[in-house]
Amino acid sequence: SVLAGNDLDTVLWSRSKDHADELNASRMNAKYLPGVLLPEGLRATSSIEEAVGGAHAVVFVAPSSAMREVARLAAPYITNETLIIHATKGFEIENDTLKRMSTVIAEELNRNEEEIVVLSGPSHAEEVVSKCPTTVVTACRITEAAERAQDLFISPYFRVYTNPDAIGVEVSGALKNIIALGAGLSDGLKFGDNAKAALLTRGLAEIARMGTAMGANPLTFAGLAGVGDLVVTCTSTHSRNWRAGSLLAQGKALDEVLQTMGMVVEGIRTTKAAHTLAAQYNVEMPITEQLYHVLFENKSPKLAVEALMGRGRTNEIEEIAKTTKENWLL
Ligand SMILES: NC(=O)c1ccc[n+]([C@@H]2O[C@H](COP(=O)([O-])OP(=O)(O)OC[C@H]3O[C@@H](n4cnc5c(N)ncnc54)[C@H](O)[C@@H]3O)[C@@H](O)[C@H]2O)c1
Ligand SMILES: O=P(O)(O)OC[C@H](O)CO
Repeated sequence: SVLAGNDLDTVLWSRSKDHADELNASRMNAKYLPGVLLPEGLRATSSIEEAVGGAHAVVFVAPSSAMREVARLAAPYITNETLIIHATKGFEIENDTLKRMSTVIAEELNRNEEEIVVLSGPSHAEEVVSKCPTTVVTACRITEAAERAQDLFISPYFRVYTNPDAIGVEVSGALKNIIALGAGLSDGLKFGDNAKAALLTRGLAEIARMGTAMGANPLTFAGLAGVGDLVVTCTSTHSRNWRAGSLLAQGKALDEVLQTMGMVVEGIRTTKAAHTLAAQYNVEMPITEQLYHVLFENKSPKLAVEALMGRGRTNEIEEIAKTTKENWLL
């Protein structure tokens, strides 16, 4: 929508021919964005060759679980000159390996991971298609690539910043979904505003700890892809992660919640991924750990909160200082 609105010839790929035909005939995406008329310049196709062949830029935004499959399908039609952007917020979980989306795409396209641009930030699709003012980041180690992506997307209602820290932007986009699940759970259980503010703040602390351990610049977590996306996902009723958390609070089982949602809830797989990453990198992620117990080991949310509140005493400033001293990218 944003690209077509910028008068760029834009093709949307769907694996379903019926869905692509319906989009072209009605100019609406009835299941995912009901009631919204899409820009005239936007075409849909179920042919991946037609969608990406000869394209100046390709934006991958399949759910993380489908990214490798989709990138593999597209690979034969993409050249080394094509600008590759992705906006997916999750990790690949394959047996014991956990990979960021840039790694997965780079492997499938046989490209250098550092050339891939990550587009992220507080950007609920429902508001973007309605042209509500939205701000995002295009992140890439190669400044020229981040700026090429910025040029394509920037518009009067869609402001794009650049950031060289693709790892930080990618990791914060994925991990904030865990905290949003927790915020939905907390709201559903009527734990109150203090609890939610604490979840956001301490959630950001553990996202930053994990991110810097993976090579991110800690300053990224104060930006749009960090605190910006964390705030919107923990507070907006558009958020599928927040909604899934609030349904869990009603006592629904995980499978039932996923069925009710009918859309991707990245935070669930990401909780599993982050639980493993925390052990691999030896990083403390207490909220993620408790959420893991709630989601996958039937721990009651009340006991999980008791465990979080009863942790050993901590000096807040010393702990933040530890995060900022290590692993700077710039
Ligand atoms: N919706 C948002 O507001 C938003 C904003 C920013 C980023 N994201 C991220 O974008 C990614 C996708 O989210 P979404 O909102 O589009 O999810 P969604 O559930 O609304 O839609 C997912 C789409 O992917 C398709 N799909 C699923 N498996 C597929 C496969 N194997 N091959 C091809 N297509 C497949 C589905 O048919 C569906 O059309 C997620 O990582 C999400 O975090 C979403
Ligand atoms: O609906 P969610 O929870 O997947 O969040 C969507 C976007 O990441 C918000 O920026």
